[in-house]
Formats: sequence, C-alpha cells, structure tokens
Amino acid sequence: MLKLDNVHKIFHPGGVNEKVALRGVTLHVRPGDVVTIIGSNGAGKSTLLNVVAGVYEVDAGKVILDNQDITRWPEHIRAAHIGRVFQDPLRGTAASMTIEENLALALRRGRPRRLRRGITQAERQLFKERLALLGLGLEDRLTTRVGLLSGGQRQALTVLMATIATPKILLLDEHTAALDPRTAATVMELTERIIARHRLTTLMVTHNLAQALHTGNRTVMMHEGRIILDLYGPEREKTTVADLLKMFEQASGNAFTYDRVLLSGS
Ligand SMILES: Nc1ncnc2c1ncn2[C@@H]1O[C@H](COP(=O)(O)OP(=O)(O)OP(=O)(O)O)[C@@H](O)[C@H]1O
Repeated sequence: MLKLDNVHKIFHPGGVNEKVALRGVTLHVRPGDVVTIIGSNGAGKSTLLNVVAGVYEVDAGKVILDNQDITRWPEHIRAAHIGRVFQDPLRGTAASMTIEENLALALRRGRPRRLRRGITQAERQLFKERLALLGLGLEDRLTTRVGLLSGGQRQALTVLMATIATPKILLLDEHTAALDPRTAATVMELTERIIARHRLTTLMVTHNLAQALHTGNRTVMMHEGRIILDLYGPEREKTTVADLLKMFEQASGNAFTYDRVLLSGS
C-alpha cells in the first residue's frame, strides 16, 4: 500500500543549520495496517508524515502509494488520496464555515469544482449519516458554524473530514494530544471506529506509549531520523510500556526522552 524506500530528508543542507531529519527510512505498510509511530523529540516522526503527504520533497529515496511512485507529486495532488489530522483542532476546519460546508470541501478535496455547485441532498444525507456515527449530536447541526464547536467536537469533525472521501492512507499526527483526557479518549475511540469501518491504512504518531501499543497492529519507533524498532504480531502483543522503554535504550543507546510522554497504562 505505502512504501518508503531509503528516504532521506535534510533541512538547510550545507548550511550552519543543516539538520538531517530522515536518514534512510524504509517502511513497507500493508493494506489495512494501522501503524503507530513513537520516538523521542526530534526523532523525525512529523517529517515522516510530511514526506508522505508531500509537504516536503525527499532528498533521496522513494515514496510509493498503491503501486504509484508519488515521490515527485506535489502536496495538492496527493491530497485527494491522503487524509490528515493534526494536533491542533483549529487546523483542520474552517471556523467561519458551517459543518456541512466543511464536510463538502473535504469530500471534494483534490477535485476541481469544490463548493461552486452547492451541496446536494445526497451529500447532505451522507453527512448526516456519518455525523450520527460520531454520537455527538452534530447530525442535527449541519448549518452550525464550526467556530462554535468545542475543541473535541471540532477534532471529531476533522477526523470525519479526513476520512469522508475514503483516503488511501490516513495520517494522524498526535491528533488527540491537545485535548483533555476524557475528550481525547472519545476522539480516539471514534477514530478507531472509523478506521475499522473503512479498513483505513493508517500512520499515527503518538507520544503515548501505552496508546501506541494498544492501537492498531504495528508499532514503529524512531530515533534521530531512523526506524530503530518495528513491532507487530505476537511480539508486539506481549510488549509492555516498560519493555518499550528498555528496547529504546538498547537500540539507541539513550534513555527515552519526551517532554510529554505518558507512561501510564502499560
Ligand atoms: N521545517 C523544518 N526546518 C528545519 N528543521 C526542521 C523542520 N522540520 C523539522 N526539522 C528538524 O528535523 C528534526 C525532526 O523533526 P520532527 O518534527 O520530524 O521530529 P518529531 O519526531 O516529530 O519531534 P517532536 O516529537 O518533538 O514533534 C528535528 O531536529 C527538527 O528540528
């Protein structure tokens, strides 16, 4: 489904601020894989998602999506195939537009006509059905401006928007980290439901090691631009948070440092 082959990304090459963010990352993701990505600060997790989304061009290596070499495709062309949710609930939605307008834009992402032809009854029906699945009552508020929603409601809507056109790959970049714990749990639960319902191939960056082990079917650990651990199957099932920390130390030679890391719930 998604193949990263020996991907390198260097910021400000040759300058005093040169930063090697990815040092030969190879990752083959199978259809339906839900991969959680963990790693200490500056490990390259967000850069990896940005390279998949086309925000940054790679300096070497290849990005293959669904057997197509998309390495040189610009971000706006990839957008039709990729859903993405960021940490900031304000980032994925347009506050001054209504819920249905936001959803319509998301549904038509990467298509030329955007909102010009108005929202059809069939689309409205689809939005209501999908919103009802969130269980937040938003299906009765299609014409509410998104700016009036709470952070959690807004992030739930963003997840729906990122998935409504059934992307080939879903990228979640710490998308519950800015929410209070209860809201984060709700958004995470409905994210998992949407992923399962549409069998979405997903890459999810998280700083929560317990969540990384309990979500999806595979966990990748990064350190200084490299993948240093790739866990799946029975080996992953028996891994605890304490094991992860130990594995990190063994593989990297460093203690795991992350300013917001959550160690509970192992
Ligand atoms: N646009 C950029 N320009 C210059 N350097 C960058 C840029 N984006 C990332 N970097 C650098 O690349 C390295 C990897 O950053 P990245 O954001 O991918 O790490 P991360 O694992 O997501 O970290 P964190 O968990 O702290 O968000 C870091 O050293 C970072 O400072």
